[in-house]
Amino acid sequence: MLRFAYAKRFRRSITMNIGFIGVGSMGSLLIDAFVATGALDPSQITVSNRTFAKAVSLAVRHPGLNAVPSNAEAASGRDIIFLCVKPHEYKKVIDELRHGLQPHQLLVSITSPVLIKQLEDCLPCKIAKVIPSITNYVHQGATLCMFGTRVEPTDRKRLLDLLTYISDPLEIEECHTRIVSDLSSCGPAFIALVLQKFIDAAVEETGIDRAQATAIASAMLHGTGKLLTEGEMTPEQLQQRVAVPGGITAKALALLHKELEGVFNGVVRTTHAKYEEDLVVVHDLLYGKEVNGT
Ligand SMILES: NC(=O)C1=CN([C@@H]2O[C@H](COP(=O)(O)OP(=O)(O)OC[C@H]3O[C@@H](n4cnc5c(N)ncnc54)[C@H](OP(=O)(O)O)[C@@H]3O)[C@@H](O)[C@H]2O)C=CC1
Ligand SMILES: O=C(O)[C@@H]1CCC=N1
Repeated sequence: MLRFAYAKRFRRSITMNIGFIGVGSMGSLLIDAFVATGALDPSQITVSNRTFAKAVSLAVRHPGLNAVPSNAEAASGRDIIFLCVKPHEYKKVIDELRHGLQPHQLLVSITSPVLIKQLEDCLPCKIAKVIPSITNYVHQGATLCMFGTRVEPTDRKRLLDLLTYISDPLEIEECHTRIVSDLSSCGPAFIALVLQKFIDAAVEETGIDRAQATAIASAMLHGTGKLLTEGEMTPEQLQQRVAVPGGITAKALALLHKELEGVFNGVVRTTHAKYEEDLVVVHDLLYGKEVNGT
């Protein structure tokens, strides 16, 4: 189902002009990461945002970056345009862009419920879908990559080269977007919640200082992540190594096994149900709501 498309081996400057439409949490994070890694110079980046002040403050943070007031201007003449708005905001942006985009341009959508085929129906350019992760901010984790029918091998390579600076690009099939996004992109929030609950309990049960407990737990999570990746341990092996037979961890693991039974099945069902709702909303926005089954 999945294959790692690229290793971090192409370290050279990228000569392209990139537009970003929407510089909220993810749009700004991608820009910060591309600039911090040297993938892009700020002068290669043009941004627009509904609330223009947000685009301006990004230009202040990255001198040379160009903030423009219209989405059409952010897209005009760019080699790659990252569309970083929420699914229900796509229709408005697409309507602004559809007449200006050129066939050679590559539009990269970063949201799961807007399908590549829908974007190809609405826009004349090449389309890719890339689902980032907050972990890309520290140049870790995957970016999930899917390519539309008009994307040429050279476009694919250019985009993967760019993403390699901040992530491990992972090519997936669009039908697997939701579950892979759950693991890669929603996952950091899920694991952070589990950690928060652990810290809350430590503070409540023992009175340990919260800041100290948070620092210790966060360092533990960092090391655990390394063991599971660079240390090549599976989650099961890691538990076995920690849980001394007859010891303390084994007792608590037994409790966790019982209490967490089915919890993550519920998580996956919840994300998938919301995704199905979003698919309908996006479809109705882009094509109009069906009336009387027509
Ligand atoms: N957050 C995450 O970890 C991840 C998010 N994503 C996807 O990224 C997308 C964006 O998420 P996120 O960045 O978190 O959301 P945010 O709400 O933080 O950012 C969305 C941005 O889009 C701007 N915007 C809305 N409408 C328009 C418009 N018509 N023209 C220009 N700009 C517009 C908003 O402007 P304004 O300042 O006016 O609100 C806002 O800055 C979502 O679809 C999400 O699914 C994917 C992977 C991970
Ligand atoms: O919460 C969301 O909708 C997005 C999708 C992946 C991460 N955040």
